[in-house]
Amino acid sequence: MTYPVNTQSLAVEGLGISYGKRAIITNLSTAPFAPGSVSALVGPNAAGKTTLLRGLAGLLRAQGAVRLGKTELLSLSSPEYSGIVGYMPQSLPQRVALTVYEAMLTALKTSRRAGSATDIRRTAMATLERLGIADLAMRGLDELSGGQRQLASLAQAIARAPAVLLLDEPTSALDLAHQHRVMGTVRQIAHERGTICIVVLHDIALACRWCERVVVLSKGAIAADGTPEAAVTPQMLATVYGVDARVERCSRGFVQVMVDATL
Ligand SMILES: Nc1ncnc2c1ncn2[C@@H]1O[C@H](COP(=O)(O)OP(=O)(O)OP(=O)(O)O)[C@@H](O)[C@H]1O
Repeated sequence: MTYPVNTQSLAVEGLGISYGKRAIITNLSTAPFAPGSVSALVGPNAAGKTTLLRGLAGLLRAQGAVRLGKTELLSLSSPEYSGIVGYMPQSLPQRVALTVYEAMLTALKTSRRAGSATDIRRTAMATLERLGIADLAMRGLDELSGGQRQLASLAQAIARAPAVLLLDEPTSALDLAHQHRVMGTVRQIAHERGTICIVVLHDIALACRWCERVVVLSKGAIAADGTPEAAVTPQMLATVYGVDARVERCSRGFVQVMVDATL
């Protein structure tokens, strides 16, 4: 199965999201997210990361504009929206009576790029292989460990090949090797398909290792946004996270954070 390559940027302008009368995100605008890029969305607990991601995924009512190229996403119907924007939630359903392979077929059949039955089967297995979980194909989703379920859910999101892929803490249940394998795979997919990937992460070192852009959200507003070097600074870590930390580069040039104390 070949994938059309996305060449359009994602623009977010004047975004507002509330739960009832409680505004969580107010008038939020960002620099455009480029096709083929991986951006980390980081920030303290309750900063509004999941709310922002769900708003961008069309799952919460939002004011403002979210545009992919010239397409205004917020005015699309939900099947149209989910064909363009893929979303992997932070918490996954516990009781699903499907095997991993059946869940992959279901995800692919409802995707815009479904293709023939042979294509769907091939894509399902190729995606599971890519994430190193082909051996789980015939296992029930409700029999998997937390980390295995997270990988199976990620496989479904990736297989649908959306133009925009929004991942809410996709590595939170994974061991060290799987965290890096997943982030490496997300980056490869972004480069191959032109996918715009936005990934909520709590691990700032992981964000700086794999993402070209780090967007820091604090109290529903953007506190920093740029390359890892530009966004992750001792000053940002003090004001946003309340920690006294050093930011240094390792011998390979990646940003490392060492926390000396909480403030
Ligand atoms: N369904 C909801 N109804 C009302 N308030 C909500 C709802 N979901 C989240 N909130 C509130 O919105 C704020 C932002 O929550 P959100 O889940 O977006 O934060 P987050 O940055 O993803 O946090 P975490 O890192 O802890 O997952 C919090 O104050 C939370 O209590």
